[in-house]
Amino acid sequence: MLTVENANLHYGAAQALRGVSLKAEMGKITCVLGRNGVGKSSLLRAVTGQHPLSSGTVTFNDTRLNGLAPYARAKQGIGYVPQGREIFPLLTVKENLETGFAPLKRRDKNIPDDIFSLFPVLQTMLGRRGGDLSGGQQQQLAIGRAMVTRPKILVLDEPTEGIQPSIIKDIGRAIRYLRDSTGMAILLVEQYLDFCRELADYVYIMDRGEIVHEGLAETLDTPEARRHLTV
Ligand SMILES: Nc1ncnc2c1ncn2[C@@H]1O[C@H](COP(=O)(O)OP(=O)(O)OP(=O)(O)O)[C@@H](O)[C@H]1O
Repeated sequence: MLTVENANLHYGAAQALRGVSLKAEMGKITCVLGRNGVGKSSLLRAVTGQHPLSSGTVTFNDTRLNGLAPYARAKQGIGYVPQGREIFPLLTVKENLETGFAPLKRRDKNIPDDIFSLFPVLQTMLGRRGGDLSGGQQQQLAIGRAMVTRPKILVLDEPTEGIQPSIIKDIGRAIRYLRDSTGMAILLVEQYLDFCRELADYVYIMDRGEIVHEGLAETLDTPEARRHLTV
């Protein structure tokens, strides 16, 4: 399980996270909802090691992650699908997937077949450049690339952003499959309430750097959730 405790994060004098605590359990989908600029990406940067915490802790299965570089966290089993996908535009789809080999032992350096069962379009486009794919295809590629690293927890930053509804469905199905088939933990941040409510087991709502509401997805109080998401 991933645990964030009392996390504070600053950009210079500006504070983006204020005493954030949350858990993402194995075999569960945990969703952090919030409007633009409330600190969702900052939270994921703190989890993946892209930005240090000013105070507080990030722990994964009893290993304290504070101070570990992003590649060391990838080796611990943290897979990251960043906002905007960050596909390498001049590398082919196959080469983009192979960048996920970096944290793996030699015997594990292969592309698992289930990536292509989940996202058949990636197989048909293996030789195409990443930059030639549509936004939705790039999102599938970014999830595939993270799956190559054999993560124990998959961390996704707004996977539905700028994606058409049919591909949002495919992505939701893939995330559910990963939870159910591997028992991995999934932590995703989103602005899209309905996607979270359908997909998540547990939901946190963030506002201005703080967790302001939390609960099981099925008991999410929709008017209150919407209030935090629209104010
Ligand atoms: N590199 C940075 N330098 C300074 N301020 C930053 C930086 N990155 C983010 N911020 C500020 O920190 C706050 C939280 O930003 P963050 O990106 O975590 O929010 P978010 O909820 O992920 O929003 P979005 O949906 O727009 O990505 C915002 O006020 C933002 O302007």
